[in-house]
Parts: sequence; structure tokens; C-alpha cells
Amino acid sequence: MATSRLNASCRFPASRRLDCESYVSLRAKTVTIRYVRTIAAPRRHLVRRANEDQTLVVNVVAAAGEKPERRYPREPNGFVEEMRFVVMKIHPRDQVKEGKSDSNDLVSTWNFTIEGYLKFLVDSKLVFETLERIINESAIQAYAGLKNTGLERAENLSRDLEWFKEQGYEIPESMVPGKAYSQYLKNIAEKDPPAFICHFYNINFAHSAGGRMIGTKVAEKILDNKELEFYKWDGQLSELLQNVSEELNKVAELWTREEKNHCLEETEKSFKFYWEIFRYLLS
Ligand code: HEM
Repeated sequence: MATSRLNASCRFPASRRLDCESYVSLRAKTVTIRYVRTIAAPRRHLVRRANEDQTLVVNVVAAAGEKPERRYPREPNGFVEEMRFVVMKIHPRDQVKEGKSDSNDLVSTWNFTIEGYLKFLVDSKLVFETLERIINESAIQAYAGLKNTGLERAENLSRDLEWFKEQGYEIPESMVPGKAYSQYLKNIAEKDPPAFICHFYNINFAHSAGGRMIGTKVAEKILDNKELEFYKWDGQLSELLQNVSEELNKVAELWTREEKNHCLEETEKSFKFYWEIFRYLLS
């Protein structure tokens, strides 16, 4: 079997690049690489392709005796897709199925009341206010690109509550679910950015997906089709979401796999906290 001397550029899970050199067979499916500038033991790699400039692109399979690297669902599509995958699995299957039509049917069966809806709006406002204040005031680098994304909702919610007041409705005080979620966000914001980013993603994206669908149904059923400011964005929502996704992907690129997993594990908490606020709509 012919062998060639190649410069190999090794792509590691944490995006670390190391220079190495090796004698390999171009027909080989795996290769053991001896690193030039590290003290790592030789590792077995899966050969992905050899570029024209004789740079070999390889994936780490395992060091001798190690288990192969674990792959995470949607990992190659960027971290936002990983977060989306996890939260969609948490949506209760019997109540909320992925895909708008099923969920739409479900939401159509709900009996909305203005009282329940006002509680939902008041607690949502508290959560968005807290989220936005933290992002604006924090010096944490990961939050810097998440200021003024166009997804902010607190001001729009204030205008909606003002409108309800003008219609003669009494605006309730914020309640336990909103206060609990707001307090939790304050607790983790400075000491645990990966966890906080999970909440940032879920709160904003939940509202733009299921939340928006619910808003349309509420408007149809009990608001004479009045479209609230909560569901209006300056510019195309899809573009705003795309921009924020790109920013979140950039933030997560700097994380280790452990930090990413920690962020994903926080999804369940985010869902539970926000679900408590959604539940007002069912009362
Ligand atoms: C009654 C409550 C809910 C309903 C009816 C609902 C419904 C939906 C539906 C239908 C989608 C898919 C939208 C699409 O494929 O375009 C979706 C996506 C999503 N939901 Fe929910 N959901 C609810 C509650 C929640 C909660 C409590 C959270 C978390 C805090 C959440 C977070 C998300 C996220 C992050 C997405 C992905 C959005 C995207 O990628 O654009 N949802 N939801």
C-alpha cells in the first residue's frame, strides 16, 4: 500500500487546531497521527479528505483505548439548532405537536378569558423586562451582541396593557410565576452565562412561535381581532430571528462541549418556568 508524507490539519471538537505530521495511506480509512507540537498520545483519526495542498482533514475517532467522540443531535447545524431540537422534544406530545396545524387545532379548543390573558401579559412583561435589563446592563461579553436585537417585547407589552386599561379593564399585579422566573434569571445572569443564554433563546423564540400562534387565536376569539403590539416587530421577524440565531451561534462557538451541554440541560427549567405563565391562558 502506497504511503505519502502529509501535513495534517486536525480539527478538534473544541475547534482547536494543531499542527501535526504523519505517514499515511491515502486509501486508509483511519490514520494514527503523531503530533508535532503537543504532548498528546498518538490518536486514531477518521480521514475525511485530503486537500490539493496535501493538507489532510481528519476527525478524531479515538486515542488508543478511548471511546469514539460522541455526536450531538443537530450539532453540525449550529448551536441554535441543538437548542431547538432539545426544546421541541420537551413540548408535551399530546398537547403540542411540532408543526403548526396540529398545535393550531389544539389551541383552537382552549377557552380564553380576558382575565387569564391579562395575567399572561403582565407576567410576560415582567420576564421580558428582566431579560432586557440584564442584557443591557451586564458587562458580560456573551451578552454584548444581544442588545437591541429587535426582539425586545417589554415596551410593546406596556403599550398593550395601557390599551386594556383604556378599555376599562383592571390590570392585575404580577403573580408568582412571573416573579419566580424573573428572580431566577437575575440569580443566574452573572454567574452562569450558558444557562442564561438558554433562557434568552427560549423566551424570545417561544414567543415568536407558539406564543404568536396563541396571540392570533386569542385575538380571534375574545378581542374582536385586535392585533396586540406584543405580536408586532419592526422589520421581518424571520430576519430578526436569523440575526439573533447567528449571534447565539457565535457565542456558543467559544464554549466547551461541557458548557454547551450545561446550556442545553437548562432547557427544561426554562420550559417549566414559562409554561407556568402560559397556563394562565387555560384558566
Ligand atoms: C401552550 C404553549 C405552547 C405552544 C402551543 C407551543 C407551540 C409551538 C410550536 C407549534 C412550535 C413550532 C413552530 C415551528 O415549527 O415553526 C414551537 C416552537 C418552539 N417553542 Fe413552543 N409552544 C408552547 C410553549 C413553549 C414554551 C413554554 C417554551 C419554552 C420556554 C417554548 C419554546 C419554543 C421554542 C424555543 C421553539 C422553537 C422556535 C423556533 O425555532 O423558531 N414553547 N412551539
